[in-house]
Amino acid sequence: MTDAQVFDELWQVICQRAREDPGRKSYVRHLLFHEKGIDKPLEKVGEESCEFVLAVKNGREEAIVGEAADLLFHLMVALKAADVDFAKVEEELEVRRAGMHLHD
Ligand SMILES: N=c1c2ncn([C@@H]3O[C@H](COP(=O)(O)OP(=O)(O)OP(=O)(O)O)[C@@H](O)[C@H]3O)c2ncn1[C@@H]1O[C@H](COP(=O)(O)O)[C@@H](O)[C@H]1O
Repeated sequence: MTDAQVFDELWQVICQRAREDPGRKSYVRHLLFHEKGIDKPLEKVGEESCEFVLAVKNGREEAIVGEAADLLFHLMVALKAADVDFAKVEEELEVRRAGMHLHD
């Protein structure tokens, strides 16, 4: 899998976890139904952003890739917690690409 399909699949899993029964052991559910509410996924976005910045500053590719994946994952969970469909973000990026074609 080399294209954006991985994001769509991950989004489907996140939405599925949100719907599942409370007994299921799931990290996505741990974040979405935390006692801190939306502050928990937002806290993770902040934490993972800092870790990504530090990884880039340290310059090790393997760590940068890992931290980028952590950040993208937690950003998607935060979007779900905010009740914003990931498709909206994809559409926004597409609109920007369409506009940018004029300058390509
Ligand atoms: N991408 C991820 C992913 N990245 C990291 N993690 C989990 O993040 C946890 C480790 O993070 P931290 O150490 O920062 O967090 P912690 O201290 O354990 O707890 P908190 O600070 O988050 O409260 C581990 O439990 C990892 O398993 C993830 N858990 C799930 N996913 C994706 O989400 C899907 C659904 O996961 P479940 O909800 O667990 O079924 C999976 O199939 C994956 O695709």
